[in-house]
Amino acid sequence: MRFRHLLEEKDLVKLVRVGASVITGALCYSNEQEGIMGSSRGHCEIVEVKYEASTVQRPQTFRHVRAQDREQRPPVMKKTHNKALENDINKLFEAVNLRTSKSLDLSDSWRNASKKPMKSAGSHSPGIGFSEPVSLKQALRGLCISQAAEMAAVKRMSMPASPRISESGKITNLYRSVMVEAGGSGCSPAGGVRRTEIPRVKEESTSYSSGTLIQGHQESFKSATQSYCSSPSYSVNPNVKSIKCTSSESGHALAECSGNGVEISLVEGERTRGAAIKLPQPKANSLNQSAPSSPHIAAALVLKDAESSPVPDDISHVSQVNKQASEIVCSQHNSVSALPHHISDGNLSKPDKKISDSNKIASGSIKDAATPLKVGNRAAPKLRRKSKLQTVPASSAVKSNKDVRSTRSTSRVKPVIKNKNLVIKKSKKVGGTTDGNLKASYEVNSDRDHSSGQLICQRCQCSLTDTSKDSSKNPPETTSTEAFTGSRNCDTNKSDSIPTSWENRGTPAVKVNMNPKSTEKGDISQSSKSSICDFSSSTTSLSEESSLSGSTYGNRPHMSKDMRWGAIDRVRKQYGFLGLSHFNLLKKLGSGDIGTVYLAELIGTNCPFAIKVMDNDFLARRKKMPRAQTEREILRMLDHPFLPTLYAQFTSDNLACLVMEFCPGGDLHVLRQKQPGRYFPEQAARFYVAEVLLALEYLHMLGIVYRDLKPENILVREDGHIMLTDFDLSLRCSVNPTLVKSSSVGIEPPRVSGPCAGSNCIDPFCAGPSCKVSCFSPRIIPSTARARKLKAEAAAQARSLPQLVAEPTEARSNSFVGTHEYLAPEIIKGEGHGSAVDWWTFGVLLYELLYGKTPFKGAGNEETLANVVLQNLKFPDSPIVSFQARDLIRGLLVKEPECRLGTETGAAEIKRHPFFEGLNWALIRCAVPPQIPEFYDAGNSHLAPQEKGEKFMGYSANGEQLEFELF
Ligand SMILES: Nc1ncnc2c1ncn2[C@@H]1O[C@H](COP(=O)(O)OP(=O)(O)OP(=O)(O)O)[C@@H](O)[C@H]1O
Repeated sequence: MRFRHLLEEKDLVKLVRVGASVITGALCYSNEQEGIMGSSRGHCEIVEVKYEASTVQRPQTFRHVRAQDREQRPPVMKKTHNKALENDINKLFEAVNLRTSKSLDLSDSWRNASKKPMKSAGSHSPGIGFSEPVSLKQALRGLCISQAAEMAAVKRMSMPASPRISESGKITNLYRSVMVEAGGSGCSPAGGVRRTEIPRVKEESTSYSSGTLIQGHQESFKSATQSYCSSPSYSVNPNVKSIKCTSSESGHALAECSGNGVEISLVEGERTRGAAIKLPQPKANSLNQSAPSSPHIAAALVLKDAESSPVPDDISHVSQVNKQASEIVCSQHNSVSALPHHISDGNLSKPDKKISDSNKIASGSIKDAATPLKVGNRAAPKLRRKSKLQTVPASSAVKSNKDVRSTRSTSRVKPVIKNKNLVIKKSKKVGGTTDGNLKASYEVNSDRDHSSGQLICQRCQCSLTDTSKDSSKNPPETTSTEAFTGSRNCDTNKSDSIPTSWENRGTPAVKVNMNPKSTEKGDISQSSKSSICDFSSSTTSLSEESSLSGSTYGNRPHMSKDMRWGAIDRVRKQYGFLGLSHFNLLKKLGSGDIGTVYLAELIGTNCPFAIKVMDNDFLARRKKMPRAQTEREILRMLDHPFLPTLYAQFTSDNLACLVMEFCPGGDLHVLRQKQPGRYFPEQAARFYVAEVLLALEYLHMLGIVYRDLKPENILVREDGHIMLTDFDLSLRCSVNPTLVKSSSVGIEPPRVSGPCAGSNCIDPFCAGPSCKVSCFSPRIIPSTARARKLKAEAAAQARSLPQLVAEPTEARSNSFVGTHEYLAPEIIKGEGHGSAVDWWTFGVLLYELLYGKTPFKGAGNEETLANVVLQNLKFPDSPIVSFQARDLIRGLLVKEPECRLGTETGAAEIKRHPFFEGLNWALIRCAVPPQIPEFYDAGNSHLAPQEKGEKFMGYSANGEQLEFELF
C-alpha cells in the first residue's frame, strides 16, 4: 500500500496514540511525487523526513526540501516511496524523537518553541526545531501559526507601503519641503515668524505625468482660451500642474487647465463663474499625441459662451469622437444659485430649472435642443439638440456588510473593521440616470483643425496661434513657472465675439456625456444630488473648487454671514482655483480612519480652517473610498449650527481635501477628562446633549442615521457650542415624513415649564416677565395662576396639533457599525437597525458625560458587547445625578429598539422629557455654553504657548481658567 506522504492530522494523532506521546522537533515529510506539500486543505503541511537517520537536519522549508531532494536524495529513496505503509511509518518514527516523559509543561513547550526559531534562515516554510520537545498538537498548531505568520509576513511584504505612512509621508514631505523653502520667505507672517506652508509639490515624471498632460493639453487650451480674450496671458505651473490663462488687461484669471485630472476651470473677472471640465487622462501610450482632449476644452468654452452669447446654429452639428467620460461643472459664483452642468460622453446635464430658481439643485437629463440652458439667473441660448428630462425615484438605503470600528482615543477601544462599511450604492449609468437625479445631456460641437492642432474660429475663419512672451502679469501663484502668452490672429474688432463652434476638420466633434455620479475622486460631480433622501435636491452639485463657494450663500443660510466664505472666494477669484497651496498647515489636529485633519490658515486671511486630507490612493487601496464619499456627500448637505460647514473641497496631488470650520475647543472626550471627577456637571451635560439632540434630529430629517455618536465626535466650537463631526459611518436612507395625529399616538404635550418655552420669547435668558432664568438654569416656575394658565394653554394647543414625524423611523441596516461601548444591542445582535440606534448612543453619551464612564464597559471588547446585550443598566451611587437624567437614560437605554424612547416619533419624544424641561430649544444656540474656549488668534496659532508667553488655548468656566491646552 502506498503511503501518502501528506499525513492528515488524524493519522498523526493515531500514530501518536500507538506509541508516541510526544514528538519533539518538526515533522516534515517531503513528498516529491505528490508535489507541493500541504497543498490540499486538511493535510498537515509540516512533515519532514530525515532521509538519513544519522543526519540531523536543520528544519527546512518545503521548497528547500524539495530542491534538495531532487539533488541530494539518493535514487534509492525514490524507489522506496512505494514501500509499505509500515516501513514508512517506521521511517517516520525514526525521524521523530520520542520522549518518554509522561507529561510536558505546555507553557514551557510553547515558550521553548517560540524561543527557538524553527526554520533556517531564508527558509520560507515553517518548521519546528528538533531540540525542543513539544506535543504533537502543539507542533501542529505551532506550525499552523508560524505558517500563518509567514503568510501574513509574505502578504505584508507584497503589499505596498502602509497607506497611513504613505499619506503621512506625503504630508511630511510637504512639510519638509516647506520648512526648507519657507525659511525667511515671504510666506512668513508678520514678525518674521516662520510658518509651515504647503509647497507646490513637484510632480514626478511618471507615465501619467501631469507635466506631460499639460504638454498635451496646453496647445488646445491656449487656442481655445484665446478666443475669450484679446490679450490673454498664459502661464504653466508644472508644480500645481496647471496652465492658467489670465487677461493681460484686467489681470483676472480666465481659465485654468489642471493637469491633475486635467481639469479646466473657467472664471471671469468680477463675475466669476466657474466651469470645471474634467477630462479623461490620456493613456500612457497616447501621451505624445496632441491635445487629446481639446474638443472637451472647446465644449467647456462653448458652455461658457452659452451664458453670454447665442450658440450658433452649427453647434448642433455634432458627431461623437470621444467616449471617455468627462465632467463639466459650472457655477456662477456670484449668483444666488449654483448650477452644475455635467458633461460626459457627449452629454451635458443641467439642473432642473425650477429647483435652480429656488437655489436647489437637481440634476436633469435634458436632450432637448429647444431647452434653453440656464446658467445662474440668465437663460442660456437655445441649443439645438435633443432633450429629455427624466426623474428617477430616490433609491433606498442599501444594506451592506458589517463594519465594526471604534474610534475612541487611546484610552478607548480601537476600531476593528470586520466587514465592509455600509455604502449607498448608486447606479453608474453613463448618460443615464442616477439616484434621485434628473439628468441632462447635450451634444456640443467642437471643431478644430487637428491637422494643424489649431482651433479655427468659424466667425472669422482665423486660426488661433500662440506667441511666446514674458508674462509679467501672471498671478503670484505662477511666477516661478514657465510662462507663455498667446494671442489670436482674430480680428480684434471681434474680440468680444466668442467663437462658439469650431470647425471640424478631419476629426469628428466631441459628444460629451454627463455622468452625475462622482468619480473616484468624487470631487467634481453631482454626486451629492444622487442622495436618496428628499433633501438631496437642496444639495448642490459642487465642483471641487467653484461650486461650493458659489452655492454656499444660497444653501447655507446659517453661515451666510461668515467672513470665511468671502476669504475663500477672494482667493479663488485671485488664482482661479483653490488648493492646498493656498493654506498654511499649522498643526495636525488628529487622524482618523480615512484621513488626517489639520489646522490650516488660508494664506493672507487670518482665517483658520480644519482641513481633512484624505489620500485617494490610500482610500482606494483600503476600499475606503465609499466611506470618504459618504462623508463628503453628507457634509455637502449640512447647514446647521451644530454640524460642520464645508467651505470648500478640492483635490491636490491626489489628496482629497475638505475645508471645514475649525473647532478650537477640542472634543468632549478630552474636555470631560479635564473636568473635576472626569464628569460634567448636570447642567453642562444637559447643554451638550441638548445640542447633540438637535443635530441628530436634523440629520434624521435629512435621512441620515448618524451611528457613531460618542464624545470624541462632538467638537467644541470657538463659541462653546458643539459641532457633531465624522459622518463616514453614517447611514443614508429615505425619509417619509408622516403626519401623526397627536391623539392617535398618545403624544404628550410639550413639557413646558413656563413662558420661556413660548414661541414668542426671543430672549434665551428670559422666561417671561417674572422668570429671570436662562434656558439651562434650574427650573423656576412662578406658581401664579397666570403661569398655570399659560401652561395649560400650551398643553391644550399641543394636544390639538398634529405632529409631523420626519425622521427615518423605518430605516433598516444590518451593518455592524459603531464603537464597542456605544453599540446598540440590535447592532450587536445583527437584527437590523434604524434610527433608534442614535437614541441608544444618545443615552450612552448622556450616561458617560454624567458619570464619567460608559454603562456597559467590560474588560475587553467582547465583554463589553455581551454586557450591552445582557447586562441590566445600573447607575453608580456617585456622582449624584438627578432622577430626570436617570429616567431619560433609562428610557433611551432600552434594549428593545421598538420600546426605546425616540423610536416612535423621533427627537420630539426626547425633547419632551422632563430632563429638558425649561429648555428653549429654539434659542439654544443663543444660550451661554458651559465653557468657552479662549480667544483664538490664527496669526499666532503656530506658536507654542510658551513661545507666546501665554496659553494658546484654554477654557474659561465662570471666569475661571481651566488647564486645558490643545497645543
Ligand atoms: N473641524 C475640526 N476642528 C478641530 N478638530 C477637528 C475637526 N475635525 C476633526 N478634528 C479632529 O481631528 C481628528 C481626526 O478627525 P477625523 O474625523 O478625521 O477622525 P475620527 O474622528 O477619528 O473619525 P474617522 O476615523 O471616522 O475619520 C479628531 O481627533 C478630531 O477631533
